[in-house]
Amino acid sequence: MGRERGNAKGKVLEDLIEKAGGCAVLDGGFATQLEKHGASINDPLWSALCLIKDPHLITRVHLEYLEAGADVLVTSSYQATIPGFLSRGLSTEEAESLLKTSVRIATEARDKFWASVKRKPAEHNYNRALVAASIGSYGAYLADGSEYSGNYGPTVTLEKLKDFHRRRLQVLVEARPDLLAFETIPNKLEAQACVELLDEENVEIPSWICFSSVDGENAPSGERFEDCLDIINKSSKVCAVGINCAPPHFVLSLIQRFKELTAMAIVVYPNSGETWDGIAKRWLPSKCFDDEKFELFATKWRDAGAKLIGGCCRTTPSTIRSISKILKERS
Ligand SMILES: C[S+](C)CC[C@H](N)C(=O)O
Ligand SMILES: N[C@@H](CCS)C(=O)O
Ligand SMILES: [Zn+2]
Repeated sequence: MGRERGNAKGKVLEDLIEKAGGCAVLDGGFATQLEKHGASINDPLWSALCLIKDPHLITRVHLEYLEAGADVLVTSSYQATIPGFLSRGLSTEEAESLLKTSVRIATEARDKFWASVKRKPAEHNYNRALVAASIGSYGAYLADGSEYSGNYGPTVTLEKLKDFHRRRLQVLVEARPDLLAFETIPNKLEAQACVELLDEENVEIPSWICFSSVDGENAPSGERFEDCLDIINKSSKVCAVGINCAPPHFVLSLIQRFKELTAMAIVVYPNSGETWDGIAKRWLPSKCFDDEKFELFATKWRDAGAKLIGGCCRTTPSTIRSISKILKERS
């Protein structure tokens, strides 16, 4: 996986990628699948509302993605934040407990699924999945669409972003996930905050940092990926870098660019191609790619050098089944 990482535990990810035949499969849209099962998440907490209201549904979605062939589960903590829970009247203790619950639910689903696979190993071609604790961007918490604009305004400083992320990161680390997944990072300042925080907190769990993109060339803020990746390349704590929740037709050229910019593993999990209206809080019908198209894309992304491939919003277990089938040639 490129140059030796300072973090020896980056090895869990390297091992998984190797076991998966050179390219591991991530899960797909988590909130999307909750909604498919009838969850109502039109709320400032978005999918994290389910941690309060319906944790069993979270288990169900994780199991569906494992069954579809995901080698990595991303937890339900994308929009789970301590201030977000406090503003619902929960105590700090309850908020922190819910964050830990998100890791526990995913880990228990993984363990349950893996135990069932091990009972009939000949019938399956699964790997023991890893659990990646989702850390959504500050923009996700704001719930104003700014994870797709990167525009946090002039009052948001590096220190403020580190303060926002610090306690949640500490709590999630205490819950001992296999990986940390920073998702939909929309600007350079937040990438820097994540990198500095991992160092300051001496985090030993390997991380990936993923950016969104709305023009297919730059971070949503308009800042160049060259500059964003310069910061990430200096980190010994980050094992993989890439793109999530951007349209799939941007991904191939971004993998090619990232290959030139970093020796880290490249991770891509785009959305279906639809666009999020952050004000109306709905997905706008636009260019949307189906599972067959994802199957085609996935081989191209793998051939271009991506090491972790999955789906984000509006993709489903059937998308992941298609990706897994083509990447692992499962029958
Ligand atoms: C990845 S977006 C669709 C998540 C939801 C957004 N942060 C909101 O709360 O509106
Ligand atoms: N892990 C989150 C990312 C949203 S962009 C989800 O799949 O819902
Ligand atoms: Zn998404």
